[in-house]
Amino acid sequence: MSRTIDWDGDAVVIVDQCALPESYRTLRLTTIDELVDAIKRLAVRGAPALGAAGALGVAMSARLHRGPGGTTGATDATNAVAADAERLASARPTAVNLRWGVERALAALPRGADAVTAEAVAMLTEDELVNKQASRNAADLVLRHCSRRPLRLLTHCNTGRLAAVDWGTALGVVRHLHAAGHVEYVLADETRPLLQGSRLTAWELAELGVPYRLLPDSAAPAAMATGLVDCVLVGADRVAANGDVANKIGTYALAVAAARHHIPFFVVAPESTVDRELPDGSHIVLEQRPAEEITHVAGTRVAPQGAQVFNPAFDITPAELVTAVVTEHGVLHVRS
Ligand SMILES: CSC[C@H]1O[C@H](OP(=O)(O)O)[C@H](O)[C@@H]1O
Repeated sequence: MSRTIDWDGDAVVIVDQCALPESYRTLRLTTIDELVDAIKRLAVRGAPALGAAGALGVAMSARLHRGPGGTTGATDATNAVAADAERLASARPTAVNLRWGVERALAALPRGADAVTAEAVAMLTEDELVNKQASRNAADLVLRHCSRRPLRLLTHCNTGRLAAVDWGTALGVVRHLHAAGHVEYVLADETRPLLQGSRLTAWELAELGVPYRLLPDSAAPAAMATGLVDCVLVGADRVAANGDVANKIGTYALAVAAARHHIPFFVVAPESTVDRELPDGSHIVLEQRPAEEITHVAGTRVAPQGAQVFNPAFDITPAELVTAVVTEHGVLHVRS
């Protein structure tokens, strides 16, 4: 299966990202409950992949609730699909793509279940093309900003094909640059607590044959201070109208360190991640994750009973720390 998330005609099929890197397996999701659960436990994750999951979920609901001839016009069917759509859209609050994908599929509901399915499936191909272009635009910008060859790149979390339908965003930039022979190595933040970097990005880079080194998130500023980094590449879950960026927790610290060491800091995302209704990042809802993600490691308790935690899944990087936000349309925002 080349796609991270797909439609098999009746169900949503995903690569189970909770099983990687030990096991590459797919899950076939046939109900909204199964899909919502997969989103919440990050079996499917990453802003673009969540957009596809939201759209395919609405298609699955429309088919489950359709009337004779595939119609979905009956009030009870429409209400049932709308209720499923809201469950999907609210499963994770920060990535704007999830609600964007749900609403885009829902808009086709008056034309029937097959129209909803066609819209959702079309989004899968569109996602790969859009992210290939966004990452191409960003790769060109990196080559113009960074004179050293080959490049030493630092990434955070997972922004490759596992975070999208295929290809990826920030890690998609690495793919373009590596294919052109411009990558010496990638420093990949492990990205605690869910380790998307060490579990998923390392797996993707190994699959691509890209030289990489894993590092603790807290070591990234030291890597910059000792001259090991030419450029930082990250994804996004929501970009506000002024260029403020919501992304995986730890991104803000990377941006501060990159600014301190005059290292270019690029955010790569599809236009579907830009929320122009939000004037700035202060309005972005940041998902808070369960305490167990901090108090336990690999299922073993490492903190005292009753330990209190602060476990936001995302943080906000102010626009003034971002060299550029790059989408498929080009440079959305450049640091003033
Ligand atoms: C290509 S967008 C990936 C984006 O999503 C990740 O969050 P999560 O793993 O919780 O879905 C992270 O913020 C990445 O930058």
